[in-house]
Amino acid sequence: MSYQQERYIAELAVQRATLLTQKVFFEKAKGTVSKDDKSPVTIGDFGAQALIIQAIRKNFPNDEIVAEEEASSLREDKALSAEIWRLVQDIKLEDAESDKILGGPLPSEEGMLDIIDEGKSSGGPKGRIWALDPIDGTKGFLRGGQYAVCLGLIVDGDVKVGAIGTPNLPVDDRVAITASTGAQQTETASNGVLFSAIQGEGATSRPLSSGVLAPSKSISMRPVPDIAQAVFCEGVEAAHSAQGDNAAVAERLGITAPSVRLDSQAKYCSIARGAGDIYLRLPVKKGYQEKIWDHAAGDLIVREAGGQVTDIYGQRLDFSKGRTLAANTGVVAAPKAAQDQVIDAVKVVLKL
Ligand SMILES: Nc1ncnc2c1ncn2[C@@H]1O[C@H](COP(=O)(O)OS(=O)(=O)O)[C@@H](OP(=O)(O)O)[C@H]1O
Ligand SMILES: [Mg+2]
Repeated sequence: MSYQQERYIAELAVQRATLLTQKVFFEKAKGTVSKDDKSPVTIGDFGAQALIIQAIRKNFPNDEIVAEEEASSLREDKALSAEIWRLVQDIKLEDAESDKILGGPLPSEEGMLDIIDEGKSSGGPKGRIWALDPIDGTKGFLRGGQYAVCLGLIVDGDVKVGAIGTPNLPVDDRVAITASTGAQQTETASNGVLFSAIQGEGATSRPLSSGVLAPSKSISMRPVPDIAQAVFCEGVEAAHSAQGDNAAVAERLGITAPSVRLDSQAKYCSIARGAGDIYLRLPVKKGYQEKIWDHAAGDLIVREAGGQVTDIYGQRLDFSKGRTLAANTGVVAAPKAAQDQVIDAVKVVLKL
């Protein structure tokens, strides 16, 4: 079956959610609170999750959703809940027809909290499951850097559709990006890209807009005839991936250029469009399990752009196990032809 309709809704829903996240991005106060695991969450995360789940519920009412946030803290913090409700009500696509397709305005503040809580599926090997990260790279979002709004559709454990909005990536594929790219941005039209892919049908990008979807073009990874010339990306936060091990792998491959550090799945998107070649995310904390919403959409977009995405042993990421991947998975992504070479270096460095 073709997933054209799912991709269309995913792209439109992500596009609308980025209108909200960018509004928060340019505000000084982002309504930041700390979650139980000490990671930050903002009014942008909650608002974007509400808008995207509403769109999925309207169009695919029987599907399950695995999403990062839940509303329990908002039910206790009435002021925060009211602030998100105020924010969400103002967000709509300029094209009224497109906005209607996504379900139009949310019903009420209480209804918004219930919608946020519809992302509690436990995931698993069977059925249609949407994996949603309303703001991936929340720390980058707060720092004024890169972040991504990410949505993937997993069917029977396989990622079929992926859509990622990166409001702070340059529209032009050739513009060099750095971790601070977002910080230097003003609200201009030169930034904001929407990436998407359907399994077996390739990957595309288009500028983010505030109305209907802009025309798309197909994207692909660049060939790497000499791996020593490759550019590798990694996370900004040292607590999220082992930057020392990443550097040791690059050194073994003969790469001398410094890494490009970016928050979020913007890393997957960057290499998929050829603005970088390799993404290394070697595990830092023993036992840490990556969340499926942090990888589903990016995994498909890179593979459809001609890349390979695996764990540190060279095995494809397994999205059929629930809300997380296996422990100590890490991520290694590279052009297909170079992947074995990168994995060999990873195995030597990590003594696997
Ligand atoms: N210890 C550890 N190991 C691996 N991954 C972790 C860890 N802690 C958190 N996270 C998740 O990392 C998500 C952000 O990843 P990034 O690639 O943006 O990291 S980085 O900030 O650029 O380094 C981030 O996603 P968001 O919460 O959506 O921002 C976390 O889910
Ligand atoms: Mg998040």
